[in-house]
Amino acid sequence: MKTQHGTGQLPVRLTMVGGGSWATALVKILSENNVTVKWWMRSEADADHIKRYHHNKSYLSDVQINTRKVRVCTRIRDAFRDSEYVILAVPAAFVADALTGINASHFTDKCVISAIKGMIPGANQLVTDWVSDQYGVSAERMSVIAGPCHAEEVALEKQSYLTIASQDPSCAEDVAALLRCRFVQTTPVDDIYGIEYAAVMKNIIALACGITHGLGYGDNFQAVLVSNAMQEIRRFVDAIYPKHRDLSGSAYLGDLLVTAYSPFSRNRTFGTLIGRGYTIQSAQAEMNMIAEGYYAVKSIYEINRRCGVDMPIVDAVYKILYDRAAPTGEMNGLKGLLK
Ligand SMILES: NC(=O)C1=CN([C@@H]2O[C@H](COP(=O)(O)OP(=O)(O)OC[C@H]3O[C@@H](n4cnc5c(N)ncnc54)[C@H](O)[C@@H]3O)[C@@H](O)[C@H]2O)C=CC1
Ligand SMILES: O=C(CO)COP(=O)(O)O
Repeated sequence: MKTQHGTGQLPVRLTMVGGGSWATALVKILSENNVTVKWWMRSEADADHIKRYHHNKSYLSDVQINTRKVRVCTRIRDAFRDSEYVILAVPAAFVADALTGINASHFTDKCVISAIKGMIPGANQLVTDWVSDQYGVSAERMSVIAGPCHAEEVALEKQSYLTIASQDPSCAEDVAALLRCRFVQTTPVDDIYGIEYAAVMKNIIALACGITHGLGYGDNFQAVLVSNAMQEIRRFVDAIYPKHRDLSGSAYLGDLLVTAYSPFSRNRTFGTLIGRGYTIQSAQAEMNMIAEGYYAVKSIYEINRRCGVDMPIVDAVYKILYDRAAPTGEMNGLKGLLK
């Protein structure tokens, strides 16, 4: 892959797709480096506000946006024009909607970076597989951003770590260089599919942690739940994409831990509301943010009908969210299966 990054010449030109928390945090990180960003968001009101007041009023509103380097727009084709990189940072359920009007030709010669930790609903595909099918982007131009990193902590410039995965080592290194800054360390790796699936799975586990928390289970139970979840993730990822990998790395275990224990976690918060007795609609209405695990659990459950991996935690979350099973009963059932 050939890019201008790191040559010390022109700034890298990048398109950011998404106006939520993670997109805002990534724009902040990129602004630390020699990158110009065309930032697409669907909300005209949010875009106008950023142009006038230099911050995103709906997400991470304390983050100052450097509008000399960052141009906000609401027309996706404008955002795609002339850029070398595209970062996808909307929840997976909205990617197709966000890319309305974009076709394969708009992706020509661009590197695509998925910052999404979710599955495309219905297609039940990883985002990189879906982008490759829909727009013909080849594997060596595709990467993912992973690792335990909450947007809220990026906003506060708390020391964070990202893992950049691509099948092409030079692509992973280029993207890692784009995102490395004062408060973010980045590591390039090659296990793109294992990392993508693990990131999807950890959101489902965070839902389970939240549900048990909402039901009144304590830290002792949660520690056992998370340890068993790690084994469940290992079984699934090894079945679907066998490869030698160390799941104790921060892109796997680290991401599971941050989402299972952090008060910033969207998925844990959503699960907690469900455990406390909220309906799905009322839990969604309570949060201004999207819990990817809600969509992902359906995809993973359906994929696993083919794979047949033993995944009692995924099954329990699926039954609670999609079969209207009572959280108390499902977690009681799970209690006997954990070790
Ligand atoms: N927030 C975080 O700390 C991190 C998030 N991620 C991932 O980044 C992705 C984006 O998540 P967040 O920025 O947290 O989302 P968010 O919940 O902060 O923002 C929601 C985003 O979805 C868009 N949206 C909502 N409803 C929509 C609709 N009906 N149609 C089209 N767009 C709609 C909003 O405009 C906004 O861009 C997810 O896959 C998440 O897993 C990954 C790492 C960290
Ligand atoms: O993936 C994330 C942080 O690494 C964000 O997801 P949660 O907000 O659900 O934890």
